[in-house]
Amino acid sequence: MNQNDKKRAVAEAAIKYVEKDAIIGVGTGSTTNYFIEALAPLAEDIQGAVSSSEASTEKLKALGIEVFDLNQVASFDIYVDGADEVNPQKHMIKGGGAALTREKIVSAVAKKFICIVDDSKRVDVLGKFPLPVEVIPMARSYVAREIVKLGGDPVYRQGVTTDNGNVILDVYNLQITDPLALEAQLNQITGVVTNGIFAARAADVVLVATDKGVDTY
Ligand SMILES: O=C[C@H](O)[C@H](O)[C@H](O)COP(=O)(O)O
Repeated sequence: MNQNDKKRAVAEAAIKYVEKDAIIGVGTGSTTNYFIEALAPLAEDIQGAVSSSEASTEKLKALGIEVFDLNQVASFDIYVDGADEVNPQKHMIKGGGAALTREKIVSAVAKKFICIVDDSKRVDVLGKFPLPVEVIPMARSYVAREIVKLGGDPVYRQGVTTDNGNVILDVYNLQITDPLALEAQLNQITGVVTNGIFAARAADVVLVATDKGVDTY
């Protein structure tokens, strides 16, 4: 099975968590795009969605799925999203597509985070994938210097502006042995909007597509 087949398989496997009349939290990225496709036949059965990016919102609306403003939704059951890395504790690195902040906000409101990945994303220790950090533009150099003090090598993601009008620093060579602590520490740097470690809000269920099928843990 190639990687796209695996992404499609794991996205389709997540459909079993979609209940009638539910509001579905929808992430961002190529794996989530397959989930949005798989939602299409259920468009009439669900109440609608809350979305983590302009890109996903556009795709959902094109299928006739209503996208609610998160401020009008006090609670909803599931948030489905991909990840760039996921460890056995269900901590993740996210933000390869620059949607990390809205993903963190939408997933914070969800009762259950269902992470959908192919097996290339499974790791024992987070950090091989460069850690995305969303930063207020005027703080970019300051934040980069602070990250260097923590031992990371930040690289400005040229030409990318987030949906929130900010920039991304991709941080290489971080030893993420304590994801919860590093997530909090990075968020303490003035000018950081959020970082791509999802440990305080880890996944509840991880679906992993392998050559043999979809595993759940
Ligand atoms: O900002 C993007 C998101 O965090 C994505 O969920 C993540 O990058 C995984 O994307 P993909 O499914 O395309 O590998």
